[in-house]
Amino acid sequence: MKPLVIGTRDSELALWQAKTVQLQLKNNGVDSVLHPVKSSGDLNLDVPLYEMGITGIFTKSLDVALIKKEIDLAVHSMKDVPTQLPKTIVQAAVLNRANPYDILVHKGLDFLDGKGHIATGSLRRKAQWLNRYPNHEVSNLRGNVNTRLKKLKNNDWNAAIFAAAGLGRIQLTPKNSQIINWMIPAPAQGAMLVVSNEKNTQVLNALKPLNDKTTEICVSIERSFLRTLEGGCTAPIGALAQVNENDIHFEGVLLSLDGKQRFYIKKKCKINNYKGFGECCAQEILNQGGDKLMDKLRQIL
Ligand SMILES: NCc1[nH]cc(CCC(=O)O)c1CC(=O)O
Repeated sequence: MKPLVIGTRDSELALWQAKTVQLQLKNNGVDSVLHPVKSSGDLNLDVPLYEMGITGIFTKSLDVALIKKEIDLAVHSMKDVPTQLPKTIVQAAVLNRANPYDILVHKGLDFLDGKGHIATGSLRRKAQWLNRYPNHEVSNLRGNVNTRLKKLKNNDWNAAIFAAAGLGRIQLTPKNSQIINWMIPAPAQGAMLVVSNEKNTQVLNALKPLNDKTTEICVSIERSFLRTLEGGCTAPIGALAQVNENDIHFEGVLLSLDGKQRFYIKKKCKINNYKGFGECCAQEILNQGGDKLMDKLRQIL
């Protein structure tokens, strides 16, 4: 078999993730090379992007490269992947999940009890923070992990929020940080997804051993919860499923942008019954009044 071509974005975190997949393939006797692509750029395809169902801003370029057969597989942070994959692209493996939680990088924690000013670009993190600390201010913070750490240093914010897995993977977790154990993470946060072409059975077979069944089940519940609620918009939604012996413990949340409204669910089911569980949890959120909030969010976002 010719070395497989692994498509990846070119940030430090994305490259680390792609190299992890490369190493796991290597351990199974499969050779590969990395093919980093810039996130935006020239996306010319014979068919319009929307006709292929290509939507995600982080995943677009790699979707196109896969469809053009420039790469054999692509590695993504699973939380960046839209719940609906493009036509002909399939989930090939979900890797064993790292820490799923968010982490607060701070300059001392005294601000928690008083006036505070934190930074995040995520609607989900902002809404949950404001729900808990209504008197705090939240500023927008964008860019890759390295950029955001630098911006935190150069501003007078008290803290910023990151994915623990993202910082941990590239060994950038600062000493002055703590896991935010009350904040419900993004669906699939901390998990890596490998996708490929549905017809490429050779590649799909090579990737099968990389799949972690427990992670696959947990993130599928979280993404079903998200898909049932969202209807194509990026609302402040958190979801986390965790396995404990034969049970799956699920927590999900939907908030208004200002954090004032919060719909929450905590529920468990047997692993064997996980099909439909995420949808069922989402339905309960909608029934609590989350449906009206989702209508409102769809008009704003
Ligand atoms: N939104 C960007 C992004 N996509 C995946 C990660 C981290 C790794 C992960 O969550 O799996 C990050 C950085 C962050 O949220 O701080």
